[in-house]
Amino acid sequence: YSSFTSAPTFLDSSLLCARTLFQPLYCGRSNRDGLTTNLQLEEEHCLTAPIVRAPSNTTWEVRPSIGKGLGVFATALIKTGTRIMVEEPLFSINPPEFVPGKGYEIQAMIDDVDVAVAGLTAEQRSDFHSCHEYRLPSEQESDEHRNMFIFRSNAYTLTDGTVAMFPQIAKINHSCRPNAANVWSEASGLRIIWAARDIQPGEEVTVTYAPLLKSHAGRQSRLSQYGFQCTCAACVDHERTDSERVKMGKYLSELEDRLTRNTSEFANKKLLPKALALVEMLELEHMMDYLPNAYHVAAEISLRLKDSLAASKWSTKALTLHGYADERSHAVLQERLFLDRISP
Ligand SMILES: C[S@@+](CC[C@H](N)C(=O)[O-])C[C@H]1O[C@@H](n2cnc3c(N)ncnc32)[C@H](O)[C@@H]1O
Repeated sequence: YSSFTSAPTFLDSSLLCARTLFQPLYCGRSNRDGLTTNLQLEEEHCLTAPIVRAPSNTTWEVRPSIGKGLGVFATALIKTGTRIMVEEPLFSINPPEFVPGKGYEIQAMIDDVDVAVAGLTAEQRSDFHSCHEYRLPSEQESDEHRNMFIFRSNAYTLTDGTVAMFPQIAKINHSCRPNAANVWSEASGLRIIWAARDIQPGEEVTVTYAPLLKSHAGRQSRLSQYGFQCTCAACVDHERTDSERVKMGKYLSELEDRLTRNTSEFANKKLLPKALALVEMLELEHMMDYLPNAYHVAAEISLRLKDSLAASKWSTKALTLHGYADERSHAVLQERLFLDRISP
């Protein structure tokens, strides 16, 4: 294991961490969480859903961000729900097995990344080399593994376990109170960044690199592998925000866990206020990486309580957020199937 195996993973869209109940199932793939799906609807949906496109007019630019290297800034008002960037992987690799407490056996990855970079066009290679390269203090002198250092500082783990580079999206800095959501759509083979709230002209666009429903200390330890400590408003105010974040995380995992089993009416009546409180807390923070799941949880509990009107309202909200990312995604399809179940 090389010295940087202890700096473990890759940029980690919190969406993937959040999505435990509502595992994405995508068109053309097998049903991985055992739910019954309507294959005919799935196929029809694939044929009719619009293809996700990159925004035609560019509403952002890359420029220096004080204390953070480069960053992405809005050049015009970007309204909530607008797709800001849509990018396909420049390349991806299959990482070796992750060994808990140690990390990845890095030598195999170094070779794979070097081979992948060598296979790029000159323009693509220059895009790759334009990305930030963080090195641990012990790695300062080594120039041999430059491609791997860049890869480690920018790549994302995808839902199939491969790790991929998105050089444009890699210019977006982190915030623990991000204004943009970050979604990988397996259905479209695209990573999509969309505005979680209105972003003003001149404002920096941010996503999260770490799960957000953790305490400040938990988030910082995750971020240290990228060589920085976050100083966003949520971090500065962490004594106040920590308890909320931890509470949201606890509620979400408890609710998702309960909904994997049958629940009595009595239990559902106790779960509903928690689900509504969770939705309210997430909405206040514009936490779009988690809100679709929370909406879906509220819909599921409402349905179990036979309140189909409320179930439909929450499910429609989840559908809207999933649709902002990608109309073709399996998340959209799943939510449509849920709505169909309520009102066939
Ligand atoms: C994926 S890159 C983001 C773009 C990068 N700033 C650049 O110049 O290309 C990740 C690196 O950006 C910097 N970074 C990202 N978010 C930051 C933040 N909130 N505060 C300070 N540095 C940050 C860190 O150096 C981190 O290793």
